Amino acid sequence: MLFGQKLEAAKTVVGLVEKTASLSLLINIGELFPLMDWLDLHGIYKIMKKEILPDIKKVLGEIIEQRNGTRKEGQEARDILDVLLTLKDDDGVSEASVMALLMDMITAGLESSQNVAEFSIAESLNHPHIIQRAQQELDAVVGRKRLVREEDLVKLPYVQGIVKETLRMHPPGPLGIPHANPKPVSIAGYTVPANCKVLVNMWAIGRDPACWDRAEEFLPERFINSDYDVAGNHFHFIPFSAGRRICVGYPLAMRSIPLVVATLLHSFEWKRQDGNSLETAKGLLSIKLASKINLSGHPRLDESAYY
Ligand code: HEM
Repeated sequence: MLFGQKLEAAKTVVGLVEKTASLSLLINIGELFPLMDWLDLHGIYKIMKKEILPDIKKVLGEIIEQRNGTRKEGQEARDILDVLLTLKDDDGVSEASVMALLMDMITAGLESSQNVAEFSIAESLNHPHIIQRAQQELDAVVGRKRLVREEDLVKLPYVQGIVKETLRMHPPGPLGIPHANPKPVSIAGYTVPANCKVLVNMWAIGRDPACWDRAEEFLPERFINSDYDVAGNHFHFIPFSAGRRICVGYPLAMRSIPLVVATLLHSFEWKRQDGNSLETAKGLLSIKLASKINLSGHPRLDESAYY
């Protein structure tokens, strides 16, 4: 479900996001030689403007229209789309701004969060003792008579550790977003001239043995009682970047992803249906599992908990 839409609309949006992401992977001569940018030699801007943007506007327009049809005056907001539409009605926020915000959330937040949840489950399946420890924690805190709730998350440090360890080893945006330095800077004896395009390799920092003990091992417990947060205060651990351009969605991601992972580990006993290695990753600008995971889930809670 995406903003209450059925699978088809969600699939269309995801397809458009994937198309946009694949365009951003193309080598663009205009980025290397800005004087030639306007020539759009690879036709990237043309595809964005003529093909992708109109489709995105159409799908988001339909989503907004459909929601407008079901919203009742004075009704409490059910999700962020309701909140945005209320701002549009009451505070004069334009429809273009609502669309832009939805688009930001979808392009920046959907695939990244999905990839981290998938890697968290894959790493847990590769290490059965991790599943066992997570389920012990979940049974102690939540029990087997109900599903996990958002307010349980503060009492689930080990599950939170699984997600943070995933972000350390598999940051979904391994190189972040390019930044530019307006002035020359000197870092570790190297001079970076003004106006360079600077990329921070978060993936390499996350696996650097100078920063982490047993850097190549997946150890969720390293984050229990540790000072490491994801707010950009520790430069060894910056999956959401740091400083004034830090990911605006990180508070949402750090609630939604642990909730998904906790729910999956708590609700089902998982069995792998194929021999695929679950650790391999592919991608450059965004990292994802190299192949889909084929699993079967067997309920482990009281039957009433699922309804
Ligand atoms: C695991 C999930 C996520 C990760 C690892 C992640 C990571 C990042 C990173 C590394 C940046 C670049 C920051 C920079 O320029 O230095 C970024 C930017 C951004 N993210 Fe996220 N993100 C995630 C989820 C989300 C979600 C759920 C949303 C929205 C609901 C979101 C919205 C944004 C936006 C709008 C920006 C651009 C911010 C700006 O340029 O000021 N992200 N994210």
